[in-house]
Amino acid sequence: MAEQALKRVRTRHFARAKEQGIKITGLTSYDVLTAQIFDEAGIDFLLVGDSAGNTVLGYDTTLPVTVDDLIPLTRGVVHGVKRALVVADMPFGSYETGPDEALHTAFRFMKETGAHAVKLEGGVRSAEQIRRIVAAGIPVMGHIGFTPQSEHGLGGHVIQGRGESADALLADAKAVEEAGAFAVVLEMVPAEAARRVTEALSIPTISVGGGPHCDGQLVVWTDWAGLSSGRIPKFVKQYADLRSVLMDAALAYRADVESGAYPDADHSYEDDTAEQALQERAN
Ligand SMILES: Nc1nc(=O)c2c([nH]1)NC[C@@H]1CN(c3ccc(C(=O)N[C@@H](CCC(=O)O)C(=O)O)cc3)CN21
Ligand SMILES: CC(C)C(=O)C(=O)O
Ligand SMILES: [Mg+2]
Repeated sequence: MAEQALKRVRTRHFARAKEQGIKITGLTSYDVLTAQIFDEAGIDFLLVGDSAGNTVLGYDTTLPVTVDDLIPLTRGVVHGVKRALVVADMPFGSYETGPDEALHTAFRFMKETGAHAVKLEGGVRSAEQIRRIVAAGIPVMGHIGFTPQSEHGLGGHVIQGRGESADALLADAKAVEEAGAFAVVLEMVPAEAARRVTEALSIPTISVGGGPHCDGQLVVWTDWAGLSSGRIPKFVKQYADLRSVLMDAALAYRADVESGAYPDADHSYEDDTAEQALQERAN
């Protein structure tokens, strides 16, 4: 939405952006330092994704991630933002049994982290959960198409909404909108199916591998910054090469320590009482 002057991004600004044809930008974040940078850059929302399972905790999937894992990470992100809207991702096993469980989990994120909204996976199957959370005054972001928490049920990282299943995707999108969500993520769906959903909904669609016709875009920041190891999804465009930046720094540091070049006098303390007096006055 790019209005850096906005004091704080609110869910109403998502609706306004769609009406005005202004794109919405999002990145994941899992800590205060990246949250500060992305917020200062004017990114509209930060998702504390259960992708932390992959990017922070080293798991192969998001399935083992718990609410207790994500709460301290979400708190860190909330502390880093002044403007961006922070969305807490509800992990696998924290909302599926029904609206009561879903609301309980949403309350935990809102009370214990200061997040501004929650996200959960599923369209028709999660509509009652979304409805209950929204009724309690908590904004919900939906997530349909490829839903990583159902990776085993879906048979891998499979593109959703191809061919005849485009109708099911649209039904999921309508269910999420009707339940009161303020936006919906479309993950790994063909661009034309995403266009159809985007035109059919009044709430903004957020692409994660959903092509160019959505109302906004989201990406896992460690993939986007070239920090992730191993394969990254085809839909990710890499904007930096942090892995090689940090590798070069670690190699140079190691060489300096091993050779004795670091630490040197400039990075050491002297037993100097005059300098100490100056420092105490400064403190
Ligand atoms: N680091 C990271 N990036 C993500 O985008 C991400 C996560 N973690 N964790 C949660 C989910 C899982 N997602 C994924 C994971 C892998 C593919 C992937 O490998 N896609 C392949 C095609 C499918 C395949 O052959 O497995 C691709 O080339 O796009 C896609 C989405 C998206 N999310
Ligand atoms: C990939 C996005 C949509 C997500 O759910 C996450 O980062 O956990
Ligand atoms: Mg997620």
